Amino acid sequence: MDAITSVPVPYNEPVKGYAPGSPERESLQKRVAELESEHVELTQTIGGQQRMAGGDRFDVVQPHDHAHVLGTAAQATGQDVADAVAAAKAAAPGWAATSFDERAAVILRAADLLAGPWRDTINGATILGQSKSVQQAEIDAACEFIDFLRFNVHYARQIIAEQPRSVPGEWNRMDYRPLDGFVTAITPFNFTAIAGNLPTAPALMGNTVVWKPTPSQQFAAHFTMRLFEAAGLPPGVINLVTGDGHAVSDVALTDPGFAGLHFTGSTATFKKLWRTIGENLDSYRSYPRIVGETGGKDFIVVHPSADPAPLATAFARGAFEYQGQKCSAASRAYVPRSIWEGGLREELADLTRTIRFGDVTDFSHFGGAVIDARAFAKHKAALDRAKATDTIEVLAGGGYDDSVGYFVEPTVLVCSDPSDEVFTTEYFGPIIAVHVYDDADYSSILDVVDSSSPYALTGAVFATDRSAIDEAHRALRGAAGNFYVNDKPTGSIVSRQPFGGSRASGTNDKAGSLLNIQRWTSPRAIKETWDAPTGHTYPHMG
Ligand SMILES: NC(=O)c1ccc[n+]([C@@H]2O[C@H](COP(=O)([O-])OP(=O)(O)OC[C@H]3O[C@@H](n4cnc5c(N)ncnc54)[C@H](O)[C@@H]3O)[C@@H](O)[C@H]2O)c1
Ligand SMILES: N[C@@H](CCC=O)C(=O)O
Repeated sequence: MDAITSVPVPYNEPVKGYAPGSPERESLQKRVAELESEHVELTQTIGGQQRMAGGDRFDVVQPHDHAHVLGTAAQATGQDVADAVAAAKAAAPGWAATSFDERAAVILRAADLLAGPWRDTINGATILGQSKSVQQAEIDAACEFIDFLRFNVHYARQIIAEQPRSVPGEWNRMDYRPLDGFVTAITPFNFTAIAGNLPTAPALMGNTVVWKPTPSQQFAAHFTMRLFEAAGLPPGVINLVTGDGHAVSDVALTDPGFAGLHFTGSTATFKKLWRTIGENLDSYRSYPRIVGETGGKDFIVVHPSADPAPLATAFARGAFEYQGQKCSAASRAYVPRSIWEGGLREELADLTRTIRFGDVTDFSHFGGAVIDARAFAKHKAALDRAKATDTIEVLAGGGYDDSVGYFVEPTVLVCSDPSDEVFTTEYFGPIIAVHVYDDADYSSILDVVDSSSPYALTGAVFATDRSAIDEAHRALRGAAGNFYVNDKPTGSIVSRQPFGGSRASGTNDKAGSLLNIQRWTSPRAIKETWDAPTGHTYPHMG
């Protein structure tokens, strides 16, 4: 049982600028060069012991320079995963018995180490391994990751402080236990912060974890595990296994002690994992908690009353930051003819053509490459299709080149058919599709926005007319779990815009909020009676 103590008041980590001549820029560039020069054995960490997985080895490369190998990992075998599950089970009693304050101290120390001596390493590994610009790495691998750690402790303390009423003769308490078994965390390539948050949120609540990062994020995940160890995480609390995850599905998700899945990734993968869990329901000791955040096809709707000045920037940043590889990226836009033909078309085309993707170790680039050959091939096919489709104009971009890195140009498509796949399919790259509508058709275009995509993750409306904004709130209430007014639909900040969507975008358990943390506890209500009755009759019996 936990004493109710205070925890440090959380705050959002300030974003560093890395401007030319700044000390943070010099320090990070030095660390990036060091990381580039190493070849790292990307081990698993099981029961506190590092070891290479037993399956086929694979290289982890720089997406913007795919001949440059950063490290080598291997596919986890069934035995690797079984050992990780065993280590999680072995560590579970001790970790569950550890006081909340002691668990929180590890998480808070990780946050401060990341804010300080580990910032350049985690940022640098993210820049190199995931092809993030320094700005995108800083807001993710440093700031959002630190925020997740600090605010999760704050939210967990709020949950534990929520105690039932007691009345004379009885004392009522709530014991916030961990789940009855281990949690499996399976994480995506695009955010180092998410990869760090999905295993630590359940661990904070006393659970032990089997963590499976995606192969293409293994470089930063490797150093993230070292950060957790430096913060004092005991062996076996988080067990990292490497590879494509199939052994995790076969072994961890079918184990009777499996108690929860903390997932972020594509909708297709999440559905596959959910089916596996459903097929094994009879073998589990408890009903597993399933928390998953998945795909998006995020929109910007512009009303004729919108101020045109911020639009091109919102479109470009929303669509092309991190090469569009954000689940929140603006990938479809609906613009009234008066604004489109009033200057936005040319402004957006000109701005897009100035955006340079390249080697992100050169900090002058806006962005880098898409994550791997599979992503490159998907975008090549989408762009080739667009160029061959009569209802689509390639207004800017449309090029691609994988000779050095997996580079896809920032691209603006204009399409007259709002039901085309460019408005419904998640490509997950630097492509935004624009549909121009007649000014009088705002109400009907809102219906198109709501109904034409299976996703409901993020969306934005730009307008100055309050009635138009109000109409968008009502018509699009189910179309986005994170809704923005007069701003781009990306860039949620922990504690300010808790993040998550519904429909095909996930279970909407709002990562980085109290709502997510409470998924990782199984409360036990305790009533202690001071003077129990000694007779069994009641007044009605006479
Ligand atoms: N909603 C959100 O908060 C959010 C955040 C980030 C990314 N995403 C989504 O994630 C996707 C991009 O990430 P990605 O390409 O890494 O997704 P992905 O689905 O390809 O992979 C996600 C994770 O699942 C693992 N995996 C894949 N198949 C598996 C299997 N059969 N068994 C076990 N594990 C398996 C992968 O190795 C990876 O670790 C996009 O759809 C994006 O929208 C959503
Ligand atoms: N929370 C991030 C997106 C995370 C998914 O890729 C944002 O709001 O831009």
